[in-house]
Amino acid sequence: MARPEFKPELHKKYFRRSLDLLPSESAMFDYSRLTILYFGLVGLDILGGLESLTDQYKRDIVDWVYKLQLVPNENCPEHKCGFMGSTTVINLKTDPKCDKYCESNVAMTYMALCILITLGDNLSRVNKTAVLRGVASLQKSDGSFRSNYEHGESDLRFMYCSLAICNILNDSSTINVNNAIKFISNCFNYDGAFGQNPGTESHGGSTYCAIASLSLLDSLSLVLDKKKLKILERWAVNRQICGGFQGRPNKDPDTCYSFWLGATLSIMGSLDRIHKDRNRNFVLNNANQLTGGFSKNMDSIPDPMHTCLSLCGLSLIGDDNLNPINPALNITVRAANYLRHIQ
Ligand SMILES: CC(C)=CCC/C(C)=C/CC/C(C)=C/COP(=O)(O)OP(=O)(O)O
Ligand SMILES: [Zn+2]
Repeated sequence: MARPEFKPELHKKYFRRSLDLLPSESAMFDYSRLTILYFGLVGLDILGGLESLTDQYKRDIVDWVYKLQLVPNENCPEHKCGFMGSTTVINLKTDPKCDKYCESNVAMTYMALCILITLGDNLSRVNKTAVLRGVASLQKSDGSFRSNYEHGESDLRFMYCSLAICNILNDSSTINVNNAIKFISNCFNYDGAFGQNPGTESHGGSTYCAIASLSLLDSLSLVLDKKKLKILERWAVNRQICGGFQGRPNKDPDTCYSFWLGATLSIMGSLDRIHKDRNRNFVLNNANQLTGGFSKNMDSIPDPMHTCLSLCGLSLIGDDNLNPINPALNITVRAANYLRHIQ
């Protein structure tokens, strides 16, 4: 079969469109507008397309992102911290303790920080003390993190976001790192991969969160000895089916797992164990050659998340046209280097 064509300019246009204008069906997802910005800007950065944005356009985005930052006050000092997903969520509900509805969460805060770094902002307007105190207040006694003050749910996704926030802000002193590592270790299953919580099914997404978290803490070898690393590598490599990657056994492949599992293997130094060409073909076959963008599979339409993560996956396996990414932070190497420079 002929190798599908890769059209970087078309994908840049897809992201430019999704940054400026979305179909009306997207209105219901307005509470998480920030995620579209995150995937669009990281995706454009991988494509080398950030230069097409004017300085004023970038400044406007940075100012909008800072508007999503909650300011702590004495009524609710802890949960008024971090970033919300959109300006429109403010008036959705009135919390008796707050003058505004506090819908910040660690995923939005992580993405907000990534957007700011990607656009060259030096994070000087981030209320670091409040953000770090807020993240610490979400850590439970078992070491896990909740997503925000309002919701009880805790799993490895919010562990990863919390640790990435601490890594970006260069301060893990407010959280209990040992307990976090213990929790991650408890999510390791007999089959060689990680579930979202102890005793839950192994999954590519949660496995990425575990490995990226441990990598950010420089603690991979604390949880995974040689034997465990070997079975994890085997589990991850075996998720490649029909060229692409599935999230767990007996499921269909989906382009986003070329990132979740590709990044996991990249962090472990084991990417050479996969069939890169077949993976590249799978991902490229899910590109829309008319509108640009990538979908999760042949039966779906493109979306910003799968487009960004497809490009991340292609970048990891070494596509010459794409800028390299930092697999643990999921921003470009360029942006990660800039971050170390401003820290
Ligand atoms: C930092 C952060 C937010 C990380 C998220 C990591 C994560 C859990 C990724 C997986 C996302 C995904 C495609 C879920 C679908 O589950 P499904 O059960 O519908 O799909 P499946 O059939 O492919 O398993
Ligand atoms: Zn997916």
